[in-house]
Amino acid sequence: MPSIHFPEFPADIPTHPLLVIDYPLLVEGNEAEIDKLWGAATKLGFWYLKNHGVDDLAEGMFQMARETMLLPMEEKLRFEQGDGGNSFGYKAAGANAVDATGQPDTVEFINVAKDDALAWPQQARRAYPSTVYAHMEETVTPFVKKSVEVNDTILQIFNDRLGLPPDALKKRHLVDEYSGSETRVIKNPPSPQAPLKVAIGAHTDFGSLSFLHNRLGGLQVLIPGSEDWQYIKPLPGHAICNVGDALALFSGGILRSNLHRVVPPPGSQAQFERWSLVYFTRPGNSVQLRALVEDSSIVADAVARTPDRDFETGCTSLEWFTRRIKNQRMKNRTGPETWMNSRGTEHRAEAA
Ligand SMILES: O=C(O)CCC(=O)C(=O)O
Ligand SMILES: [Fe+2]
Repeated sequence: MPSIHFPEFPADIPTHPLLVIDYPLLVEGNEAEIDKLWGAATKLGFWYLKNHGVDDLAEGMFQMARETMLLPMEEKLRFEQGDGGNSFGYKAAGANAVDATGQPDTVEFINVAKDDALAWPQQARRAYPSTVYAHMEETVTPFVKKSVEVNDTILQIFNDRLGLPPDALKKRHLVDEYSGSETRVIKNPPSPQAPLKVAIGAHTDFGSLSFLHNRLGGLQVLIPGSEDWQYIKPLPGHAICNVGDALALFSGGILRSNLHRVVPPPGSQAQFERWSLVYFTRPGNSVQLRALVEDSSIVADAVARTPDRDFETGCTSLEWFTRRIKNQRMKNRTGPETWMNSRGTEHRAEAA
């Protein structure tokens, strides 16, 4: 949050380094920077992005969310996302499970659909609290537009590196097609005491690309090939970007949708509210989630090399997204199988 000073990420806590990608160099088509991005996206699926130009809008989004979270609970619940697998709207703390045993999450969200931010002053998908509308024109719509631009630039780079026809990923992410794309602001209350409560359980992201703005620690990634969770340290002016399930599927596993989770911030940061902001780019609702083997020999070869993995989901982006959201909801929980039904491309029963 802009006006609050919190302690630095503790120096003695191990963190996982990420490659730093310079956004203007990507826009220029700088080959060395594109190589670096490709390495990050295929090995871990996470990287830092600097000079992306949305920091001021990100602060405005935190302000919008602070006003939203201060509304009376009764008012916020009028805009609750519900139990049917919709994500847009408000999510109360404890509404989702964080693991197979059904421990509740500790975070509140406000999720605004890309379709509503771009349709403003019309309503496209649903209604939101007055605090969202109060900031729509100045902040939410410009933030969504800028985030779409950044993620579309990265998608086009992946399209070319995957040897896909020029419009293959573009036509699967048309700005005019309704999709699950949304922006989310997350609030986690201070959590100074043990036991450590997982704020957001281990998951892969549902869509294609996530563009995340963190101030306090708490985000952890599961290091590939190990059982080790490591913190990603927030760096001022640097967004954290990651690949989601849809790109992992389209690319036949070349792009990595890595497991991650949110735990309370480390050390004395735990005494502060943790706020984070994400823009999620997801494919259009009608898009089939499967490896694009007919479109690229690079993807076809990758699929042939990994016969143990299944890239044919048999479902659309909307179906994938709905299944995952719905089965995270505590109200829909019947047992550990509900959690398993909420899993994405990297399902691992033991990861929590
Ligand atoms: O708050 C964070 O650092 C990450 C949030 C996240 O992973 C998500 O909302 O999918
Ligand atoms: Fe995530």
